[in-house]
Amino acid sequence: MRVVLDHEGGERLSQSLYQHGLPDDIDASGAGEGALVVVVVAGLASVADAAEHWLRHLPLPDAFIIGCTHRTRCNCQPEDWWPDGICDLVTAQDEDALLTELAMRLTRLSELESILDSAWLHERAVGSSPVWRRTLQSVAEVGRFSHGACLLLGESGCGKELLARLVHDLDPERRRGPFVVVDCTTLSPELSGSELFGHARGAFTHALSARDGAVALADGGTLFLDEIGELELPLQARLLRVIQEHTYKRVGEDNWRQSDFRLTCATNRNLEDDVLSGRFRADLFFRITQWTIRAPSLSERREDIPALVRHFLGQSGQKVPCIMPEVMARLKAADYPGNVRELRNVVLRMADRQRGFGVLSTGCLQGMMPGRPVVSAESWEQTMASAVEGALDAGMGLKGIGQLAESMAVQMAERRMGSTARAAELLGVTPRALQLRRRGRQPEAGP
Ligand SMILES: Nc1ncnc2c1ncn2[C@@H]1O[C@H](COP(=O)(O)OP(=O)(O)OP(=O)(O)O)[C@@H](O)[C@H]1O
Repeated sequence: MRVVLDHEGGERLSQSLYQHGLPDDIDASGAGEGALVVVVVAGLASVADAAEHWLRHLPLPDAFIIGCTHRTRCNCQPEDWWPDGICDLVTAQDEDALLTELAMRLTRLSELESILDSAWLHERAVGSSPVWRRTLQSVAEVGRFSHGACLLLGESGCGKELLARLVHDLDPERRRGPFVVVDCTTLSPELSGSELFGHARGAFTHALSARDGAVALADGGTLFLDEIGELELPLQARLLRVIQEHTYKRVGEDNWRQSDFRLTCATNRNLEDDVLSGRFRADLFFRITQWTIRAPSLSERREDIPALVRHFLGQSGQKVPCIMPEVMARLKAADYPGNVRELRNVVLRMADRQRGFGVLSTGCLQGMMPGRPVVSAESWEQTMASAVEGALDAGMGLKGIGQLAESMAVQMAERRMGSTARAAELLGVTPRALQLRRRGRQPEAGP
């Protein structure tokens, strides 16, 4: 990390930061490598000038911290032109408190950077595209520095469970504890209480002995509720208490038990919409979303495909073969509705087909490419033309055809992007317009 201290007495400031807790291995002389962190400490009105100097006229740093004491606070309000990246404003009553907090923030930034650059992380969560790096940064922040519940959003197969596991492994207090996965789609309405909370002996016909449920098993570790959006309403109500109080009762027992777990959930549904439609409890939604992280789909990070392909070839149990550029180009251009999981399956199938070969050649591609074919504008126009012909044959009018096409576009965009806001962006409308369309109403005319 390269730390630049913008202050009249830069040398003196760096000495003071070390005295206020900055670890010796963080170089505050401006000479380090990696992410650029600019710390501006200025007095009175010059804070705004110094910030403007850095943010308007020089390449944007990765992190920008403005430090000021009580006396200067009024001069450094964040303004519209501040960058979206990490941009901290540290205000303190006096010099001592200011230096302590600055040292703390720099320590945290340095810790985050070393997590993001670690081989440990890169071997598990392959990819270095900006969007994937931003996702990993959020995961590192949540895992290392927070204990709150985290909801992971994203399409199927894009790595939500992998990220949940990272949150667990990065948590210094939980990582040695269990990581208990509950797939909410498989919870049967009759047995789900027992699967989650356990049961007492004799609680029901086949309960020959007492048994712990997932909540008890996660004690000291993480409870990961996968596909939480599929949970039935009665079970959502039962989860509320255990999430809030960390107490629960086994089925067939009357005493309260305790379990100390970290909660992480995942879904590919749009839970905000489900709350609006009454399918998902609002109080549960707010309890599981202290943090929300969206895992990008593979189509948003195609530049990571070559590294993922090599990673999966490495998992195929053979020496990683050379890959013909044509093969890699086809893999990069293809569409993967099943995201990284689908890419993994394709690569492992191709590796099987040419097992033992030193080069993965185009011969391995036949019949292997996934999902929807990549179509040219001409051919999708033809496909649409024949669909419209069919609709006309079926007696549909212009309005019906338009509505059907629109609702299909909305559904597909939401499935692909994982949230209404991002789907709206893809379709070039506002999120509100999209919500109104989904409810079958036209958006009001606006400016
Ligand atoms: N960045 C990545 N690096 C290496 N492997 C990955 C990466 N992302 C996903 N995978 C692999 O892809 C597969 C699918 O990932 P995962 O199960 O985490 O997806 P998911 O979003 O939880 O899927 P679902 O919504 O269907 O539960 C797993 O085998 C996982 O290890």
